[in-house]
This record gives sequence, structure tokens and C-alpha cells, in this order.
Amino acid sequence: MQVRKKSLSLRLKQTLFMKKIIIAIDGFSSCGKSTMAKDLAREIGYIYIDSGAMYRAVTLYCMEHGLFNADGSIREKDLQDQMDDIHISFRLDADSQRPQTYLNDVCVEDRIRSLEVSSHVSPVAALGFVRQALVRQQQAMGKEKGIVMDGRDIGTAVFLDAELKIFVTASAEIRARRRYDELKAKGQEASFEDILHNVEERDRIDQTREVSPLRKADDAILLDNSLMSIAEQKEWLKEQFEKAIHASR
Ligand SMILES: Nc1ncnc2c1ncn2[C@@H]1O[C@H](COP(=O)(O)OP(=O)(O)OP(=O)(O)O)[C@@H](O)[C@H]1O
Ligand SMILES: Nc1ccn([C@@H]2O[C@H](COP(=O)(O)O)[C@@H](O)[C@H]2O)c(=O)n1
Repeated sequence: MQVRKKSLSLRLKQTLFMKKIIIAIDGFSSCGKSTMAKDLAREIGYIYIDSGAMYRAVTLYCMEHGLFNADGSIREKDLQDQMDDIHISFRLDADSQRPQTYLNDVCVEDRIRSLEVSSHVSPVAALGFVRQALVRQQQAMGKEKGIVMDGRDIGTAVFLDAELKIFVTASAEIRARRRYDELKAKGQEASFEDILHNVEERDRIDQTREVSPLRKADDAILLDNSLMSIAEQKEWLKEQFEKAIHASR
């Protein structure tokens, strides 16, 4: 009994004092970054942050406050003046235990996932002052480590010293098919062609913007999950985490 008590407290100690690291998961749109990041964070008790949700929330704000001109261009000066009025936070949904995005204290989780927001988000995310504001908040969220963050520039700009960096890719057709299946399962009408176009267009804008373009960090591990199941990629990521934890001790 005595021995059992000792080994339990030792295991608890090991868990409590285990060094926490930062995990940066970047990659192309709709390739499964958030699926794998969320799963891993839940399993290892880390905070999960979907940085794309923050850019989407700013985009929704622009749509709701008339900050897009009729031709789709952004009223940049007005947005810059209003940046301090945009407050983004994440709260855990009690039922699903999944993080929900809040914009100025209103839950916008469903609305930021619409194809309309997807079609407007990349030009908003290309603006230097928007990135500066959101990157500052993201870095503050990772101050204590123990965080998994996914996005486009997490390993190349937000957390240059992240102990584990992953860069995920899959063919555009496969990514669009996954998104199409997801929307169909939710009962949402969507055209495969529109989704494919959106995925390709966002990749193009994200890769060619001037500020923090989407690219693989030199020290990131490349994962092409085109032919992997969700369970396989989850296992793969857990292995990378274990290696990174041991390497950082
Ligand atoms: N390996 C996989 N095989 C099949 N479907 C997958 C796989 N990984 C993720 N998916 C599904 O693909 C869709 C997109 O995944 P997810 O939202 O995680 O991508 P993402 O990279 O975070 O996208 P975005 O960049 O748009 O935020 C989801 O429906 C998810 O369930
Ligand atoms: N770190 C990031 C994250 C996202 N973006 C931009 O936001 C768009 C939406 O992101 P999703 O992850 O929800 O697809 C994405 O297409 C990028 O334009 C970004 O620039 N940096």
C-alpha cells in the first residue's frame, strides 16, 4: 500500500512538473490542422488556440460594421481606427467541451465558419496592422507554454522558438472534399467547385502576402496527410510530441 502511494505521487509529480512546450501547427487551408491540434491538446491537457478563428472574427466584424466596400475591398483606415474595439476570446462550451470563439462577448463560432467569411478572410489577414494586433495577443496566450496553436505563421512569426513545429499539407482536391463532406454532414448546402476555389484562392493569397506569408519553417516537420485517416494523424502527432518533450528535457 505504502509503495503504491509513493509511485502514484511520483507519477503525479512527474506530470505536474513535466516541462511544458509550445506546439505550432501551420499549413494549408482545410488540411486538418485544427482537428489534430484539438485532439492532441485535449489528450495532453494543453490549451488549444485556433488562430484562424481570430482572423475570421475580425473579418466578421468588418462585415457587420460596413468595413467592406461594394467591390469587396477593405476600408483599411476605418478598420485600423476600430481595432481597439475588437475583442476576441475563447470559452469552453460546457456540453461539447470544445472552444468557442467570442467576438465582443458574443459567440460567433458558427458564423465565422461560413463560406462568406472564408471568402473575405485572407485579404483581411494580409493587413500588417491586423496581424500585428493578433500576433501580440497570440504571443501573450503562449507565455506560460503548454499550448497548441494552429494557423499559417505560428512557427515562422508567432512562436519562432516553439519546441515542436509541424507543417501540414494535402492536395487541394482532397482538402476541398473533406470540407464539402463536413458541410454536407451538417446539412449545409455547398458546391464542391466553390469550396475548391475558396481553398485554392486562400492558399494563393496566404502564400503571396507581404507580411508573414504562409511557408514551412526551416525547422518544421512536414506532414502530407492526403492518405492518412484522422486516427493515423492523431497517433503520428502524439509520437512527435513525445519526441519533442524528451528532446527538450
Ligand atoms: N486525415 C483526415 N482524413 C479525412 N478527413 C479529415 C482528416 N483530417 C481532417 N479531416 C476533416 O477535414 C475537415 C477540415 O479539417 P480541419 O478543420 O481540421 O482543417 P484546418 O486545416 O484546421 O482548416 P482551416 O485551415 O480551414 O481552419 C474537417 O471536416 C475534418 O474532420
Ligand atoms: N495564423 C494565421 C491563421 C489564419 N490566417 C488567415 O485566416 C484564414 C482563416 O484561417 P483558417 O485556419 O480558419 O482557415 C486563412 O485562410 C488565412 O488567411 C492567417 O493569416 N494566419
